[in-house]
Amino acid sequence: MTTKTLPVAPGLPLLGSLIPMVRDTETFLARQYRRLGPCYRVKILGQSLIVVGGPTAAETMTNNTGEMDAWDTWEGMIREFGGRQVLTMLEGADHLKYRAAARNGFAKSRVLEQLPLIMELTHQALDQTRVSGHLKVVPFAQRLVADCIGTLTLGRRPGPHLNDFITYWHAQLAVHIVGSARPSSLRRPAYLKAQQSARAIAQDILDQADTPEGLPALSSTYVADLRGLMTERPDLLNRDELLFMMLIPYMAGLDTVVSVFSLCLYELYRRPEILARVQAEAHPLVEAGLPAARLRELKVLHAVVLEVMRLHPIANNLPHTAKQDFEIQGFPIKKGEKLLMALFAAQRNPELFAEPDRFDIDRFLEPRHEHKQKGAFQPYGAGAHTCLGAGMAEALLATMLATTVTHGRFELFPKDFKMKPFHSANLSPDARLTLRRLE
Ligand code: HEM
Repeated sequence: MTTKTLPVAPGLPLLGSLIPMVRDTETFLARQYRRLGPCYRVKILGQSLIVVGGPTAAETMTNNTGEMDAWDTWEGMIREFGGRQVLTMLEGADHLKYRAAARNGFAKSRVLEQLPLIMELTHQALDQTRVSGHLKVVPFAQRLVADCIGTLTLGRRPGPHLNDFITYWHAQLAVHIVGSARPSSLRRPAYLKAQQSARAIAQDILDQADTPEGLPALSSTYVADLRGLMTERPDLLNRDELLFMMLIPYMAGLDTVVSVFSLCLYELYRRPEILARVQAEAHPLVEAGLPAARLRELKVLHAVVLEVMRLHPIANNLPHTAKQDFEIQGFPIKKGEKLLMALFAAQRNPELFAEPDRFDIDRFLEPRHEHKQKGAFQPYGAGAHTCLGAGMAEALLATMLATTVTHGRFELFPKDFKMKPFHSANLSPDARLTLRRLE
């Protein structure tokens, strides 16, 4: 074992790096990545964390054969639900088996087969806003995305329980993932009511999964495949865990897609020249009914989505725990150490992305393709746990955004509105974001 010592990020006595981490985790960690290299230690209130950044994080996650896992991140959540384990906690053969059972439900093809339905859901949602009326983007996106994911993966929409589910999930995130709330907050009556509602959504999906209302073509392969896994491997998936898995599509897909969608609309409606490029590209395709085979022609729109994810990392700051002694780049990592895989850290590195603080969609287009440099851009994670819903997310975003920007005219309200900066620890983007419908 090497004796190389990890560099330590600057901080104050006792507090350590608490203040800059709370204020803006991504900017602080990206700065330390440039100063200290891809692997360094951060101290916070007497606790210590090893941050691994950029391509080194991607490589470590890709080569992980059980040296680290995310068991501790998820354990509290699944135990509270009455289960033992869930897909995201496992490694090795058990993880692959579980992942194979979940995969079909998240396939991109589920969106591609249902593009007219996604367009219709988007139209209906937009038409609830009259001319001169105001569209609150975040709640609009939450309902739309939940309806899409519910329909495509689970065969059911969340209906009136959606807000309770969001309360449940955000409380779980704040306690178990972000660490911004105390476990005692999970005993409050409002939380307990939301938790009951979340369970009710899950139970409802299981009870109704075989006969989804009016959607015979969309019976849930996800539910059927997981039921199959439960029968074959009860040691891997029991009844309570199956119930929890009914919430996973919303847990994994809702905030992520809602954040990217909302931030895309914000960036587009304050950049008329980019909006015009996106509309010119989208109009003929939307008029042709957005044929699935032509979705990939939305290249400018796709570049907007990628640039939003580069500048506003959503979920690629991933906590792990070392399960044994091992090394990263020659630095010794001890069993039990807390690790933060900061994949996003390369996304503002000027050696990889020219003028990294500038919103510049052309960096994702021919001939620049800056994101294709190894390990530079990993918005969907790396290694065995890479996002199962990436294809579904991108197809959904393309369809919902193309439909929105070609459906009537909107402007930011007020015109000079500035959104609060979005960090991965904010559980949602700025809820004040509003569009006004012009026609
Ligand atoms: C822009 C949208 C999205 C982003 C940025 C995103 C990002 C990520 C990331 C970074 C991971 C890796 C987590 C880790 O290594 O621990 C992940 C995992 C996952 N994502 Fe996504 N995701 C998005 C949308 C979705 C959607 C729409 C779904 C499904 C409806 C989904 C389902 C999953 C699942 C099931 C996993 C766990 C995979 C495993 O543990 O094997 N994601 N996602």
